[in-house]
Amino acid sequence: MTPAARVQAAIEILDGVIAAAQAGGAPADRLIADWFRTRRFAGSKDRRAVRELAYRAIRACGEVPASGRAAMLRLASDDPAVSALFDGSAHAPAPIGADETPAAAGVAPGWLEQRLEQSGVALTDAALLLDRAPLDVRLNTLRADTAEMPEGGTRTVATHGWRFPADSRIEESAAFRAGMIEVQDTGSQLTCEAVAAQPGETVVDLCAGAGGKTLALAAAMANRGRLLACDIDRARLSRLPERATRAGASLIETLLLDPKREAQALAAVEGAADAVLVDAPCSGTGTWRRNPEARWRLTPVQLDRYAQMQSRLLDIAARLVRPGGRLVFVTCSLLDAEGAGQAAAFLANRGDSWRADPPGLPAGEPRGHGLRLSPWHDGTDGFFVARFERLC
Ligand SMILES: C[S@@+](CC[C@H](N)C(=O)[O-])C[C@H]1O[C@@H](n2cnc3c(N)ncnc32)[C@H](O)[C@@H]1O
Repeated sequence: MTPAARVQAAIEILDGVIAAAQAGGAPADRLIADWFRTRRFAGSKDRRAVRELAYRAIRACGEVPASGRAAMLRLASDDPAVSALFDGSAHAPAPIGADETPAAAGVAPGWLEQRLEQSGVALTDAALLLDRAPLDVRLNTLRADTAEMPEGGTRTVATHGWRFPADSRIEESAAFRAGMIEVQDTGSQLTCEAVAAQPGETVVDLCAGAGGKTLALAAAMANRGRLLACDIDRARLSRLPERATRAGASLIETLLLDPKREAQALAAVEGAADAVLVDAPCSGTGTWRRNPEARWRLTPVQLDRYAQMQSRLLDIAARLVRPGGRLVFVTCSLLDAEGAGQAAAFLANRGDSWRADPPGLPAGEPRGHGLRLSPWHDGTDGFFVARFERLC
């Protein structure tokens, strides 16, 4: 493909990304893979270049663009080399018309920028949410105390964390193949450390998904005790046993929950858990480095729904914790509605029976009763984490 044809290909892909973002369709990565599946003429260099152009355009636009071309025009107005490729040659985008308007620049749609600012996030900082994330891994102590780390890594502040450049091919390394390392963002590793899970304890991971955090908890527990991984999503949870086997995590029990009937399924651990992790569903504003088009998907109504879900999950989790035990609430969000606001409401609703128990992590900034991790302060994805102790 010529460089100009690559720009046109990225424009077509962006049309699909915009439509999917508005209709709750597939993520950008899938749409890009699908586009190339039916265009066998494109080589690996073409794929890389088109993907890079599409993502650069997504990152450049704050509001949802009117079209893929408008999104690419935004990139072109910031980058003369891209602008020059609107040359009208075969398979290239048509020359830029004098009356054409590029999509608006910015960090996110206006309403969301406002919510970020109201949550104490300066937009100059929030712009770092649109950088590319490095590749972080966690040394899996269930498989090895040390591993032959691939070249180019440096230690992070997480106890078993290493960081590699974004394009590192970690999956091809011997350490990865042997299950000695797990890909996991440093922020995510730190939220697991906030649980302070100990060997022999009973720990519930209420929103385990495919088990990214469950595996870190299993390692902290050295495979001793009880670790219950729950979720309502059968497909996600069903990926956990295979991952656990690879990681040598033998203590994990999975429990598929019926939405709205979670408490019944968890009755056996009511008041018995030493620790419960609630890694709640959220807007994902802290993970835009990985899914920049997610900021075009979110609506105020969805944000309210997430907040309601989080509050409900906190209620369910609180019943499981034994007196003296701990509850850790995590979201990958930078919005107070899904962080400090939830933590404040949790404590306000419970009188003197719970207290905030700051997790004392080696990173993060205090935010209300919890901590905020962010790309600008910690070089991690954005997270809110709060720990509560049940007093009676
Ligand atoms: C942020 S994700 C969890 C990610 C996972 N902990 C990890 O580290 O990979 C939130 C999860 O909460 C689950 N979830 C949503 N509602 C739930 C409910 N009522 N009970 C339990 N899990 C729920 C979702 O299916 C989703 O997998």
